Amino acid sequence: MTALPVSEAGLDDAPMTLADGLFRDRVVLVSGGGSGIGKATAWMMARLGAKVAICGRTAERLLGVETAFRDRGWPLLAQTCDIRDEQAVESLFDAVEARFGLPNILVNNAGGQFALAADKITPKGWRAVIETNLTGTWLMMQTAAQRWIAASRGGVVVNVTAANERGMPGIAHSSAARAGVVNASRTAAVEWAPYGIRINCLAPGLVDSGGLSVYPPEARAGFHRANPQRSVGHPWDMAQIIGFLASDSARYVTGATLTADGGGALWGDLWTIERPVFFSDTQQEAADHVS
Ligand SMILES: CCCCCCCCCCC/C=C/C(=O)SCCNC(=O)CCNC(=O)[C@H](O)C(C)(C)COP(=O)(O)OP(=O)(O)OC[C@H]1O[C@@H](n2cnc3c(N)ncnc32)[C@H](O)[C@@H]1OP(=O)(O)O
Ligand SMILES: NC(=O)C1=CN([C@@H]2O[C@H](COP(=O)(O)OP(=O)(O)OC[C@H]3O[C@@H](n4cnc5c(N)ncnc54)[C@H](OP(=O)(O)O)[C@@H]3O)[C@@H](O)[C@H]2O)C=CC1
Repeated sequence: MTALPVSEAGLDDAPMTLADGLFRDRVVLVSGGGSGIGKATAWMMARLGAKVAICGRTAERLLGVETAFRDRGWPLLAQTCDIRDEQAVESLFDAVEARFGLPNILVNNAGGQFALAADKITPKGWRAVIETNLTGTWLMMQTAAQRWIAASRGGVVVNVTAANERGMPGIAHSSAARAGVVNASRTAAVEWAPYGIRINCLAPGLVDSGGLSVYPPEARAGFHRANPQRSVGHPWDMAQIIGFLASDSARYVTGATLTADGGGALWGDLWTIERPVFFSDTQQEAADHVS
């Protein structure tokens, strides 16, 4: 596959299949917009004319995007917010409304986890990951929907989950949380359809964002081989799919999950922690282990 750029200058020039001005004057809130997939999405939305708001826990990350947007003359609101904190989520939406008006599109991208064997995850660690990826994502989408319903306005949510239909060794907590998001999205897509609200999920496979640096080197070494395309995706690939799902081209799509994983759901073997000898690639090694 063709390499895509990772630098900010690269995001300015990255090839775009979506139409010029597609999101002109739309208000788009991107959680986790200070890095990786969220940052690429914020960039793409701004290139297509949107007024963008981003949030995350780390001020420095947000500041980096703020500076770049200011240099380009693009409107941006950046506010620190832990999506697990309902008060912080309310103030974030208040701030976006005060600056740009009610968002038209919510890209619920913030999330993450730590990789650890399932038998080693502590109750506190389990809760931290569930609260981030399930509760935090829920608080954001429910807050958006409540405001859209109160204003008699429709809106669009794109939830970023993970391609984990077969489960995902090393991240049982996150895998459970993402399955919860997919099902909550299907449920809410029905309940909120009468209000003109669409909700879909993007389930990425491995994407070459800075986020992958938290995985052990022995696991990272196998990432690019874990799907039939034998490669990892780029944040820009994810941004463009998010753009499609958020656009009117997808107006008949709701409650769906679009998997973008280089075919990893069909073929491939991925470990986010060190692969146990039992699952060794070498048949003899594995057989020796079983006997
Ligand atoms: C076959 C092919 C199919 C392809 C399918 C592909 C599917 C891909 C899925 C895998 C790739 C995923 C990639 C990404 O998601 S990239 C994004 C990565 N970025 C992040 O993960 C960053 C965000 N993560 C976090 O912020 C944290 O992990 C956390 C979610 C836990 C939230 O942090 P918080 O600040 O609330 O939590 P603490 O740091 O205070 O920790 C709380 C307790 O959690 C436990 N913990 C935390 N870190 C670890 C660790 N590294 N190891 C073990 N335990 C950990 C611990 O109990 C903490 O409490 P204590 O500090 O008191 O011990
Ligand atoms: N890269 C990959 O291979 C895959 C990624 N994903 C998912 O895609 C999404 C984007 O990840 P990616 O760009 O790769 O990695 P990043 O680590 O770069 O992005 C995660 C973003 O979420 C923010 N975030 C995390 N926790 C919180 C929180 N509690 N409140 C607010 N913001 C938070 C982080 O900012 P901060 O730390 O400053 O809060 C960061 O900007 C995540 O949900 C990730 O799990 C799914 C499958 C594969």
